[in-house]
Amino acid sequence: MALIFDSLRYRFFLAMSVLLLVAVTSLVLIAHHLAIPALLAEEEVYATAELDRAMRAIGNELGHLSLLNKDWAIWDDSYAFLTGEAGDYLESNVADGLVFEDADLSLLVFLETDGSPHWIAGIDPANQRYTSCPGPTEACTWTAPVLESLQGRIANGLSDETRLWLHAHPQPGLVSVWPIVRSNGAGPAVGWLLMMRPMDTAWLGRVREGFGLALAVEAIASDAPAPRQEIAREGSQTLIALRRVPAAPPGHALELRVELPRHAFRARLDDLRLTLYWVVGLVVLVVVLVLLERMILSPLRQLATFTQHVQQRGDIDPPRSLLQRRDEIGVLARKFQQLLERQRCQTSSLIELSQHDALTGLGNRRLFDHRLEEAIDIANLSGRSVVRLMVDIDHFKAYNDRYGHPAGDKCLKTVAAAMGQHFSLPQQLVARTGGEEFMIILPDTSLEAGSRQAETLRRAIEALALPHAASTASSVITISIGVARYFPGQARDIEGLTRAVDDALYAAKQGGRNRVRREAG
Ligand SMILES: Nc1nc2c(ncn2[C@@H]2O[C@H](COP(=O)(O)OP(=O)(O)OP(=O)(O)O)[C@@H](O)[C@H]2O)c(=O)[nH]1
Repeated sequence: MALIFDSLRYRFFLAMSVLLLVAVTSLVLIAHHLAIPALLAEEEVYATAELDRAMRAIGNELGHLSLLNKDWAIWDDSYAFLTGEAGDYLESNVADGLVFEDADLSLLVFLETDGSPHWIAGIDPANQRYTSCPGPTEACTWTAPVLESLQGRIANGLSDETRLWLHAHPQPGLVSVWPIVRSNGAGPAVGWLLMMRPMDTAWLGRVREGFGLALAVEAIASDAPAPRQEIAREGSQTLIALRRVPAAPPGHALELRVELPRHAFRARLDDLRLTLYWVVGLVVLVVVLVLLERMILSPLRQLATFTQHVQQRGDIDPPRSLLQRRDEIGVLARKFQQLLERQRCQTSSLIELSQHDALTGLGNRRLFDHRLEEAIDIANLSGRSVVRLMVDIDHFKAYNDRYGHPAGDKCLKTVAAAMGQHFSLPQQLVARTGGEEFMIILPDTSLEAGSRQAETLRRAIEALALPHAASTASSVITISIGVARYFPGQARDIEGLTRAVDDALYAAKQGGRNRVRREAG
């Protein structure tokens, strides 16, 4: 299980899944708790504004009715009808009922100044029949609620505010009252004229045409515990805005109902969705890029930088931060480090092999040449001399011939080991530069000191007492040593030093072997 979670692939997929889950959840939460409520609130403001417009339309209609009412009330014929001087007023103007159709009226009420009815005429909403009576009796009882309402207002004193109102019973309608006076304004009012215009289908049609409002009006009981205004939604297409407005008689009210299309809401919702998708999509993209950078690209760059540095300097390791990772990049870095270590090991083995003699383990000529150059450079800098010894085993061919080649090898190893022990300081070097020929570098050593050490070595080899019955120099293995030195300022190069030590060895051999000879002078 731990391995699965260490995997870069699974961690990346897990991070992506969590990210998508968070993105979708945020999208849903933002939409449902912020964006959509804001749009709904905006839609309610729109619905309220439309209801206000409906109220202004009703106010407008009341104004028109009031003008018509005023025309009739200050008409001398109406005045004469109230004073009893126009006997044919009803027959001429009202009795045929056409006035109700032409002026969209449902009721005309003529009152005396004290509020008692003079004449009532109208269209009964229950059966659409024309009725005309001297009071709210018989066929005109349906007018009683309007009459009572009017009489109550007259009793309380009619003003500009109270002479226009909405009526709910027996039918929803607009009501206007004017005092009946002479057209020239002379004399007091002789009564009141009420006009009622029904808020019926025809009237609602005119409102729809004039104001572009899909308005409906319904009479309701005003004591119902309903809010003054209510917004309801019918699916995604239609919004229903309801408003309760006061209307006479007491205990009644009118409910205005405006049907509104929701296309603005739907368009805003589409815009909002698109914006949210873009925002969330961009946020997801940015987070994915950051995750990619942190989880994959940045460590890969580190690894690439490391490999470039390895090309320049082979002795460095991958960054610790990469080695400690438990994912695929960590595995790659650790494998890389293992390969590097193996390569370094192989390289150092190759270097070791290329600079050492396989038989004796001493340095070979390549190492000797390199170390001699170094020693001479150091001597030139320090001003101290370097001594070079050339060692050759005496009569070694005869030894081989006598004891056999394997014994000769063994002898070479023994002599080499002894020389290695003898000159074991770090700056000193013993190298096998030929079959039975050895070179020794003794830095910071004078010719005398070098000669003494050579003599000590010679004795030490002799003291090994390796039998050599075929030697004419001794009964045991012996060596001859040539000694030469290099010192700064000396007009001698490496070749000159080589000649000098070679000559010294030659002199030792010529002198009878088993001896040390140093360069002349
Ligand atoms: N066993 C053995 N013999 C070797 C090896 N390398 C060289 N030799 C032998 O060393 C001998 C060197 O002989 P020479 O150069 O003639 O010299 P020498 O016999 O030592 O005589 P002087 O140097 O004059 O005392 C040769 O017989 C080589 O075959 C080796 O690795 N093993």
